[in-house]
Parts: sequence; C-alpha cells; structure tokens
Amino acid sequence: MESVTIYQRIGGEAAVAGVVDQFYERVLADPQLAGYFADSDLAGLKRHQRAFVGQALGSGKPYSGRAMRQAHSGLGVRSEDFDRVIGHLAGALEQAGVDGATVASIAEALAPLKPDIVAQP
Ligand code: HEM
Repeated sequence: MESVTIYQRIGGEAAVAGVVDQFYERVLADPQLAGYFADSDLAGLKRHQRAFVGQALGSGKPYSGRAMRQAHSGLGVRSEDFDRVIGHLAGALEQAGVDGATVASIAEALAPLKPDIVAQP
C-alpha cells in the first residue's frame, strides 16, 4: 500500500486553500510583516502559495512559480521575519486541525529554504 502523504491526511486541496487564506490573514495582520506585501498581487500570491505548500506536503501536482531565491530577492527579508512567517503558517495549520507533530515536520521541511529567502547581509 502506498503511504498517505501529509497532503492527503489533512484534507487535500480544500484544506490547503483554507490554510493559505488563514496564513495570509495572519501575515497581513502582523505589523512586522504586512509591509512586505504592500505591492503584491495577493490573488496570484495565494495561487502560487497553494501550489507550493501543496507540493511540499505531497500533492503530487507541480509548483510552477518562481524559485524561492528569485521570488524573495530584493525584499530584504530578515531572519526574524522568516521565523514569524513560519510561526503564522504553523498557526494556520493548527487552526485547520493539523496535529502538532505534523505541523513540526512541515516547519522542519521548510527550514532549509531560509538561506534562499532571507537577504544576505
Ligand atoms: C518558508 C517560508 C516561505 C515560503 C514557502 C514562501 C513562498 C512564497 C511563494 C511560493 C511565493 C510566490 C512566488 C511567485 O510569485 O512566483 C512567494 C512570494 C513572496 N513572498 Fe514568500 N515565502 C516564504 C517566506 C517569506 C517571508 C519570510 C517573507 C517576508 C517577510 C515573504 C514575502 C514574500 C513576498 C513579498 C512575495 C511576493 C513577491 C512579489 O510579489 O514579487 N515570503 N513566497
């Protein structure tokens, strides 16, 4: 039997869409982060984020947006901003009923992206 991916376990496409909506609500309500998104096309960003997060969780569907280094270059993202974003994603996943161990493994899976996303001094 094939193993069940996190994507399937949490409820597939609909669950990921809900998590991404909730994630951006939290990010945009955070005064430390909102400014980064002032010029962003939020609908497009959510579409890419759904595909990216879905793929990271095992959707099996491709992510065709920009690479993480390219998407975040020039934004000047700081280390503590990255940690807050991961914190908001974890909060959104928990709110969607994802168990703590799964949330922790998702956060761990994203941690290696930090050097691509955070601006180098
Ligand atoms: C693991 C953490 C993160 C992931 C997985 C992630 C993922 C993504 C994805 C998939 C996109 C869309 C790329 C595209 O449009 O082709 C994006 C864009 C963006 N991200 Fe992130 N991101 C992360 C962390 C952050 C952080 C920490 C910030 C700022 C505090 C940030 C700010 C932005 C902004 C402003 C854009 C839009 C850029 C634009 O409109 O040109 N991201 N991110």
